[in-house]
Amino acid sequence: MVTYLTVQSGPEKGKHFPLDPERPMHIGRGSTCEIMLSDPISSRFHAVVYFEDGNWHLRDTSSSNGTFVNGQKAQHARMLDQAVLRIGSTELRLIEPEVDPDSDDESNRTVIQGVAADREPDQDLDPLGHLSDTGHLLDLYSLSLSLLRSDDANDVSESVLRLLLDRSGADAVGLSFDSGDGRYKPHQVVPADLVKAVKLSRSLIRRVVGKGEAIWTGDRTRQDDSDSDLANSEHWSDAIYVPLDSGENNLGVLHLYRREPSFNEADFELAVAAGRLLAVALSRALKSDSLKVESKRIAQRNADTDELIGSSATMAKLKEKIARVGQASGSVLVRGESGSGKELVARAVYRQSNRAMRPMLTVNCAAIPQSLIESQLFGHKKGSFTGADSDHIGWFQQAHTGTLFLDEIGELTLEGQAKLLRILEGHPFLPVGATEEVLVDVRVIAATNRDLAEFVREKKFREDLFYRLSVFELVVPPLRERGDDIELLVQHFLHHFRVQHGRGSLGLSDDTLQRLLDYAWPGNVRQLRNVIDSAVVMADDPEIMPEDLGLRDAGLSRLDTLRIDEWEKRLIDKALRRTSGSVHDAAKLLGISRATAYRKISEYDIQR
Ligand SMILES: Nc1ncnc2c1ncn2[C@@H]1O[C@H](COP(=O)(O)OP(=O)(O)OP(=O)(O)O)[C@@H](O)[C@H]1O
Repeated sequence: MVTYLTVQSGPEKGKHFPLDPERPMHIGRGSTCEIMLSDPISSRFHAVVYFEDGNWHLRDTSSSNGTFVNGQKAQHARMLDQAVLRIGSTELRLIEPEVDPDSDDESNRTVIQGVAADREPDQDLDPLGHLSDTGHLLDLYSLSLSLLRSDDANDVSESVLRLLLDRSGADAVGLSFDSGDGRYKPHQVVPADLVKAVKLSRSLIRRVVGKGEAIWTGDRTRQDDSDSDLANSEHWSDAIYVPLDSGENNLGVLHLYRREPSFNEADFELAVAAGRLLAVALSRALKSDSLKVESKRIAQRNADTDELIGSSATMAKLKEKIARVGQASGSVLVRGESGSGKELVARAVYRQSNRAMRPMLTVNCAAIPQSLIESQLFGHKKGSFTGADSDHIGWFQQAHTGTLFLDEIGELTLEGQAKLLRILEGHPFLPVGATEEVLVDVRVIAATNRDLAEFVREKKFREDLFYRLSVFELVVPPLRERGDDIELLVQHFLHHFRVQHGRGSLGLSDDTLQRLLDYAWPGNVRQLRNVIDSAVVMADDPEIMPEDLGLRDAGLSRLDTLRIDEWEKRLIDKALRRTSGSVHDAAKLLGISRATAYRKISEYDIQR
């Protein structure tokens, strides 16, 4: 049983992330994080959880929005059992395995027989290894056939439970799974009306799961208790527990109960053999289930996050350019303000390229300490610097034959830039501390929200690299310059978060929409997404009102935007005030005809 983080709220609600004390677990939006969140507040590399000196610790890795432990903002914190870690709207609770005292009534049970479940791979192929009663061979043969026919986990376990009920003399047979918190709960019991009578012994489960041992126990103290009401009884005369071991992990426990003494040896052997068959069949069924879920999740994720919404003229042009650049083979530079959608654009380029079937790795150069950037990107040999405890295969090698997305490329050190240039020119490079050069075939898509030309002037960025990278340059326009796209995005995120937060009937008032259209969105699409996300949570039915948006930033109004219509309106208004409402004089001042002035006054509904 391992320590894990369970997600209590946010987009990943219900997921469990097991923690490995041997390695740091990164949390964030980045696709390389062991604990990957889709919460928009989360940075790509937001925080790291690691085990040190017998305790779990959390360190914030310079996230933009901070990390909270038990409600307190924390750079570093020791996390005890049940500690709650919050990133944006995502809350994760640390669950340590329970070390409980033997709380059940095993004192009067005696172990009649125990068999170590054999974990050797070749033994797995022989699930009937210990079977002495050949009478059961035929039963197991027909069971194997029916298990082979089905990929459905429920069908598979039902067949095994029914066979055991028929052939072993058991009065009840059940199957239990770890319910996610280290406790085993009955999942299926036959006959179903005995489900309440099945009480799992925690100490036996611990022994069976921990040691991989099948156990047959008996409580001979109740031998004479023939009048007991079985459905209400918590005591069984005999019980058999069989671990379902897939070879990699425990899938569950099979348990058989008998009212009267007693099982015989053949029953026990049948249960062990059936358990082995069930483990193989279940692991196959679960793999096929998880593949289905994963492909659904990927399809869903792409639908949710990879679609570039926008039909404004600037976005239409950008999409056209993406299609052309995607087909080409050179490196690409994506420029744009923070949160404007550069990563989404990079993904669109990748999807349209002929490398779409290979991986795209994403590295945020700003999230890696400057001193480690080079070794992370290009790899290092064990011992090449303090802290290099093992060889590291760099990101470039990992992305070989695929695509590497280098976000915030402006943060790359000058040494790193020199190596990157060599790679882009098709030369091999030397990992840190290595003696042999490595040649890779990687398409680089870089992104920045900095003015790289200015960096070049300041000698912070190599000019030759700048020109090499910007052969194909894609500029993502800020949201405030995308006209009607704001409304499209509002509707898109509203739909998305209504579904996510289960608020299907929530509407948007006209005033709220106007406020959203008027706002200048300094944080671009990311800010808009976050605003709608929290408004959907905060609003009272039936409509989101302007105050639910939490846009208190008064300095950033539509008058700070670059929208021509806003400026026209403002200028006409000013001219009219200067000419005390005379349209004739105002038109002269503005250098437009009187007819145009009248048309615009009426169009913009300007008071004279
Ligand atoms: N055109 C769009 N359509 C739909 N969603 C978008 C669009 N543009 C951006 N987003 C969403 O806005 C958020 C920010 O986008 P993204 O991470 O691509 O921005 P960025 O420019 O790379 O940000 P940063 O500068 O911080 O790296 C993401 O949740 C993304 O899915």
